[in-house]
Amino acid sequence: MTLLQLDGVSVRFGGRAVVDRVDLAVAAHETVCVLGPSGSGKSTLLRVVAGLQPVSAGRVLLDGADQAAVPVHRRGVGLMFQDHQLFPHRDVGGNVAFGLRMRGSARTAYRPRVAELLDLVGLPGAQGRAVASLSGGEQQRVALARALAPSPRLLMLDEPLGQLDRGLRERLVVELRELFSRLGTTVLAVTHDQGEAFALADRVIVMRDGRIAQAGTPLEVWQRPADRFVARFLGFENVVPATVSAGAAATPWGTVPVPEGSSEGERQLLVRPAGVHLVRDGLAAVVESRTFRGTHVALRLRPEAGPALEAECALAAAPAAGDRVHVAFAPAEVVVLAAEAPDTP
Ligand SMILES: Nc1ncnc2c1ncn2[C@@H]1O[C@H](COP(=O)(O)OP(=O)(O)OP(=O)(O)O)[C@@H](O)[C@H]1O
Repeated sequence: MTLLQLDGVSVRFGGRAVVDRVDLAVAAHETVCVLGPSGSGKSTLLRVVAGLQPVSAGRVLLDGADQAAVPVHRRGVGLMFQDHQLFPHRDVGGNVAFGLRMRGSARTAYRPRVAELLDLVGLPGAQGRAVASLSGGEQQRVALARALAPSPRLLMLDEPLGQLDRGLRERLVVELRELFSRLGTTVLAVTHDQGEAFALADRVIVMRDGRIAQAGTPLEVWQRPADRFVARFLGFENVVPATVSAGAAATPWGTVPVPEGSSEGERQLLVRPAGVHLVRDGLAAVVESRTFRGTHVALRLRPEAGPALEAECALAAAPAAGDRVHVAFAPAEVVVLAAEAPDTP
């Protein structure tokens, strides 16, 4: 069942479409992450759904009902932003209870609910603690408990873990995913961090200049980026123009084998770093740099033809910076992308 539906939603500021004819459906119990570079319109999209930003065109429906005339506090959506979210003069319990008080619950009724929410986010018994005494991660949990307190039908998160260090973010994202699936919460989150989006989401929406560049499961988007923009945004560097025919692509690096059934013609080609193999005989290259990545070594190679190449190799087999190597391409790690759009940078 569709909980949230956007039909042709546009937001214009001074004639510029910051959100441009976006269609999106979020099913009940689904977690959707909107991903995109700074300025692509992610936060504006959330504000539209919350009712904080009027649309220039299009409709927002929740449970099938048009929200045009529904004010923010009647939409039944919870919002959690990355900063300035807790009231410093209230204790933890007071912060969590805020959402319930706003809904008009009686004081006696919300005490057990606050305790339950703090248990849920892993801070049992923290009601009386001062906000200032909490670590960044604990504050984030309290903010989450507060957003969940009124049992919103849709929970919206804007860069929920943006301020936290990487290790903590990685742990919290796993906890959030477990929590949302346990509670059956429907979530619309925005982030510019693909790792976070991929770890959290059932479905990822990649935005570019106010439009949806690609929508799909994390695996689909990762395995088959729609175009050069999405591939580059996901951090893939090895993308070149190519002419594809008969199972191979003519590229600036020479001939690259492509997977069976790939579309033919003028295309863009992505070679994942794992598909650049060091071999005895092949395209000659010099190792510009090597970076230890824990499970493997990432190499940056300067080939004798074509742009720089990123490669991955096992620790034991890794060449040193300055070494001369030869590479070949593995078709399983090659993706034929759509042709370049005329306005692609
Ligand atoms: N009230 C406003 N008036 C004019 N321009 C605005 C307004 N709000 C947002 N914008 C512009 O709209 C564009 C999209 O902003 P938005 O905050 O939605 O992007 P974002 O993808 O969330 O970016 P970030 O990741 O940096 O938060 C930006 O260029 C921003 O400057």
